Amino acid sequence: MFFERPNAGETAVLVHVDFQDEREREDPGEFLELVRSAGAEPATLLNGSRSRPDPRTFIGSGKLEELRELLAVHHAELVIFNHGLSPSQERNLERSLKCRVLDRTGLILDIFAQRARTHEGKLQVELAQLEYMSTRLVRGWTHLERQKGGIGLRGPGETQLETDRRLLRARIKAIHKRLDKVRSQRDQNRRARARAEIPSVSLVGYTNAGKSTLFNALTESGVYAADQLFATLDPTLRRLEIDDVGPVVLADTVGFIRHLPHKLVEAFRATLQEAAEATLLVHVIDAADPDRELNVEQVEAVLKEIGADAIPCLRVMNKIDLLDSAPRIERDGEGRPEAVWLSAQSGQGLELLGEALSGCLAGDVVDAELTLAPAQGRLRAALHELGAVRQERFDEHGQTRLEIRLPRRDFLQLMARLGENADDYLPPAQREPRAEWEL
Ligand SMILES: Nc1nc2c(ncn2[C@@H]2O[C@H](COP(=O)(O)OP(=O)(O)OP(=O)(O)O)[C@@H](O)[C@H]2O)c(=O)[nH]1
Ligand SMILES: [Mg+2]
Repeated sequence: MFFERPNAGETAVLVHVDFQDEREREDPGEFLELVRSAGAEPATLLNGSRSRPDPRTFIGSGKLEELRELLAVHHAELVIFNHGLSPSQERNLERSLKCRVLDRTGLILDIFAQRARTHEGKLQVELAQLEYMSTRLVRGWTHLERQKGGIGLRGPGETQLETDRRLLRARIKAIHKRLDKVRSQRDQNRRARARAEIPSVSLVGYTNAGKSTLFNALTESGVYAADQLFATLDPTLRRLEIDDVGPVVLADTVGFIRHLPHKLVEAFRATLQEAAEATLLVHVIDAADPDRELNVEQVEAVLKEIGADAIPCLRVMNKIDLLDSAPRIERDGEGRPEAVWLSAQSGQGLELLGEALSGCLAGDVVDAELTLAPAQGRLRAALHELGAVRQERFDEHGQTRLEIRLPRRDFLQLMARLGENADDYLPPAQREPRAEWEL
């Protein structure tokens, strides 16, 4: 609503400063991608280099003059910085240049706003935008004042600034309330899925790695039957059937990016909650990106931040069509799939991913036929109680044959409780030593 976006095709002059400090450094190539994603038309890039930002205008006075000239030459009305600006730097720049100035946070917020598809995502972005704006809402030429409707907005005896502040606070409060409602609904859905013991798989990864392409390929390909069950819940959640595993819920998530402003990480924590509570993470990596290792580190840092670093993770090395490498699965010493090389776009290796997923998930679930003697009524009853029995037959020797499926952890707990040895009941394939996280 209040927030100003670059209009589609709006001509912008870009400013990028190289800092000596490694931690401050941003990538100009990625900056261009971000600007294009926002829909602005980059006219030219002004490069600078400083040891630290100028406290008043971020860049020095010489660069500021250069910037002024570039704006005139290119008839641009927008300046975008590849860095975070303080509200006062942004204001000083706007006053001095007489044009709009957007910083890196504002730019990323804008892209998020364009991308948000779900009701919750949209609310989150709007909240982050409003909070970002409220730090910039000071007397002077603010974004909000330039957009004010005027008539009808001004209360008696209030300055425009007070009116703006009041509107902003009311809006923020309203969004919080709506978000609480959406979230409790989603928590309920997640709990229902957990009760139904449906494993959940979250696609995570650096922005542009190909998560959504993979998501679509998986949910549309003939191998996996997309189900509409959760379609109303959130368009980025789908049910898939995976061989030997059964139904799983697949989630697409928001892409990660370097120097994601902390406020934004905060805003998206709830969306990423889906990833934080997944049974398995699929980390999608653009294998053809020269910065691939850096991006992987970034994603792992965010996963740690949201408390998802202990969840088992399968890597997808995507875009092998650009590398001319063959699809394959990489496994660890115990034969557990670690990485799958594929192309989400061409479909090469997609079936290997299906295999790897069932390798990762099937281990999590005990899927077996047990043969029980009549004396083992307690075990039989307990399995029924857990809802683990899929089929039951009696053979001619008076034995019961039970087809069961349940999480391995539950099975092991049950067997321990009854003083039974789980391996006595399981087929050899399901007996192999389990990784620590499963026990
Ligand atoms: N060559 C090639 N391009 C791919 C492949 N997979 C995805 N892409 C392209 O990579 C770009 C990004 O793909 P997306 O699926 O939108 O990536 P994403 O990870 O969902 O990105 P965000 O939602 O921004 O985080 C698109 O232009 C895709 O067409 C692939 O296997 N090969
Ligand atoms: Mg995506």
